[in-house]
Amino acid sequence: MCSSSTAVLLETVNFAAEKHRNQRRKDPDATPYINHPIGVARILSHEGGITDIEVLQAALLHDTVEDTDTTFDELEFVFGTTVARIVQEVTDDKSLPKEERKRLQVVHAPHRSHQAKLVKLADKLYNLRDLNRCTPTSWTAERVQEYFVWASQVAKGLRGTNPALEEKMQQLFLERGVQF
Ligand SMILES: Nc1nc2c(ncn2[C@@H]2O[C@H](COP(=O)(O)OP(=O)(O)O)[C@@H](OP(=O)(O)OP(=O)(O)O)[C@H]2O)c(=O)[nH]1
Repeated sequence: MCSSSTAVLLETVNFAAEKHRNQRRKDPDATPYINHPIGVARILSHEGGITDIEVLQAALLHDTVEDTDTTFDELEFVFGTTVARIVQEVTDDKSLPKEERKRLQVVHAPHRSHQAKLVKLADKLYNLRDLNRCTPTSWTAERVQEYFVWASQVAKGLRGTNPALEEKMQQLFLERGVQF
């Protein structure tokens, strides 16, 4: 990696950290939320072999619009059209009811760009591993299992995106007895 891409990634992770600064994950330790986008970007780089810097930036920023006051215009202004477009592709419309948002993820997954599919795949892999690590506060075992089943439906639409990540995901579904 040349020094300019290092600087770009630091700028991006700093932007995401500032935006998520007051958010915590739902686990009993209330882990800082930024651990999640950093972990998603790391899965892509470290396990998926992804070097496309715009994909790694989009991974770092993927929850900023959905979960903070960030706008797509702001992302486009600071990070450019491609990064903003990838984030937009993986962002749920929070004005919709939860069940509809979940349904649309399944429907839209196969039609997303390759770059957006990579971010979605790593996002799901991170969340499934996190559920194996510990159960979010107030989640029942049934809800955890339902998340696995729903995630498998989304992941089916992401097939052919990255064999290494898909293999790891398949193993998680196998361990849960969920079809993939
Ligand atoms: N496994 C896990 N997930 C946590 C934790 N803290 C926050 N989350 C987030 O919770 C979401 C999944 O919870 P749900 O109840 O299904 O969805 P909701 O937050 O949108 O209502 C995921 O976000 P999302 O962007 O909505 O992802 P996705 O549901 O689109 O996959 C995930 O990133 C945690 O400690 N463990």
